[in-house]
Amino acid sequence: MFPQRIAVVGTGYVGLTTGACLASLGHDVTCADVDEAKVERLRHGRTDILEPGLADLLAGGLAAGRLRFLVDLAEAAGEAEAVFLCLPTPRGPAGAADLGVVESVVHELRRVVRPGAVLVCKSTVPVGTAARLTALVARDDVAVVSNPEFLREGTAVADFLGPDRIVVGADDPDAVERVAALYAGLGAPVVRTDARSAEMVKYAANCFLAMKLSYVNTLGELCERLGADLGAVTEGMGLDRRIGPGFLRPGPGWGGSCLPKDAAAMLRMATVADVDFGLLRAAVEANQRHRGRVVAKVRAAVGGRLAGVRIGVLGLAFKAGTSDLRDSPAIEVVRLLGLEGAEVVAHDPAVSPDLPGVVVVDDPYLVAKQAEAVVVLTEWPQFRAIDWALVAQAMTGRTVVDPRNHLDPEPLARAGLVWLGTGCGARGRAGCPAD
Ligand SMILES: NC(=O)c1ccc[n+]([C@@H]2O[C@H](COP(=O)([O-])OP(=O)(O)OC[C@H]3O[C@@H](n4cnc5c(N)ncnc54)[C@H](O)[C@@H]3O)[C@@H](O)[C@H]2O)c1
Ligand SMILES: O=c1ccn([C@@H]2O[C@H](COP(=O)(O)OP(=O)(O)O[C@H]3O[C@H](CO)[C@@H](O)[C@H](O)[C@H]3O)[C@@H](O)[C@H]2O)c(=O)[nH]1
Repeated sequence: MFPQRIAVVGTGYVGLTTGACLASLGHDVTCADVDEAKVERLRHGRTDILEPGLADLLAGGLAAGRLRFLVDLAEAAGEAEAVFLCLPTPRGPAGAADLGVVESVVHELRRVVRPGAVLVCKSTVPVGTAARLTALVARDDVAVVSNPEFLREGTAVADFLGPDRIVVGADDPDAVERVAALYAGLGAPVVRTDARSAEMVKYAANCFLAMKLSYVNTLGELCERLGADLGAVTEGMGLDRRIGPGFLRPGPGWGGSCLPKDAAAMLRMATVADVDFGLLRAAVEANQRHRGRVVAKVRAAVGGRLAGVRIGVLGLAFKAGTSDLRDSPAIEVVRLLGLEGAEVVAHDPAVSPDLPGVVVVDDPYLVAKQAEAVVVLTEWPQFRAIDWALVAQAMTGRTVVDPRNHLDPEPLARAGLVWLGTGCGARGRAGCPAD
């Protein structure tokens, strides 16, 4: 049973982490990807993905001969006892997850996988997908198992090797046990269930987290109007074990490659099932409003008009610890600022994208130069170490908008700057758009 020959299809955040971590557990892993240049880099131990520990696992797996990279799907999967599908499932028409890549790969795999193989779906897919894939494979000797992945970007390796839980779902109990056994040694609780329930766990968890964040960001709005301090409020809430302290930090809305698309897919599933998921829809709408609220604060800070006004932006990634820009709230805020005619100068420590109409610089102090306001959109630790006196000298305005409440307001105040967080409450309401 252990170790096993494993194939992993797709070497993005999930696939590469899965492949490298399963190899580190002792399995014999072959990864396949259509991106030839990526496969070539991975063969040489190089990855563009910023994930602590991943490069070391990659090097270790390659050196031990337990990790290989190929373009040829048939060659990679032909001998494998388990084939992990780690393929993109982007937002498709009407918000539904687009299963095109998953289905085309499974269509190809049906001809090449060995008898007794199990196809393990790690991609986030709508409820009922395992059943669809089983029909597509149309082989009695091949099982399809749902095994959703819960890793976060920036902590992918630690999350994979130390998960809160492993969820394995299939209608064939033997296939469930075979997949659960691959993770033996991690010591995580395993939820064994049917495929539909496993598929639903993934959406249920992500959408719950999204709703928690929209709740917090809306509380921030309310605290600003009522003069309460959101930091104290979330501390007081988080100590209640039924609520927990995680996912209570405010921000410019939630983003990333998963939460927004998974919320859209869940809403689509609900619509098709004729269930009114107004709660989730409201969370999505609030999220768009919260991105706009950041722009409103910046607009208010510069006197009500953004046209021709220079705004410095610190942070573009959707959160700290990653260079991923997919569905980044920072990118959306920058876009909205640009729509109103602001001249945006931006910096991110991990990524320097080409953004239309935006000057991207490689030095955080350059964003302050002649800026009427600075806005901090990603919670990079290095932004807390900025010399705010230097920033104040370079800026023409005084306000630093900090929707994540990431900065320590004291050094800013000493430099003569006005710090504007979320739910500022007792720390001062000056500058909030409502005032
Ligand atoms: N990124 C995350 O944090 C995360 C976490 C949990 C679950 N998920 C889910 O996992 C899935 C993959 O997400 P990701 O972020 O790793 O995606 P990604 O875009 O980083 O990687 C996908 C990989 O698949 C490859 N690929 C595309 N078509 C292919 C094909 N026909 N054959 C072989 N390879 C192909 C791409 O070249 C790419 O390397 C999605 O369903 C996502 O929702 C993502
Ligand atoms: O207290 C918090 C926590 C997060 N965020 C924001 O929420 C978004 C998502 O953050 P996070 O969940 O850490 O990022 P992901 O790496 O996208 O991970 C989520 O999406 C993955 C893909 O499905 C899942 O596997 C993970 O369990 C789930 O946390 C980002 O914009 C964060 O800035 C906040 O604003 N406040």
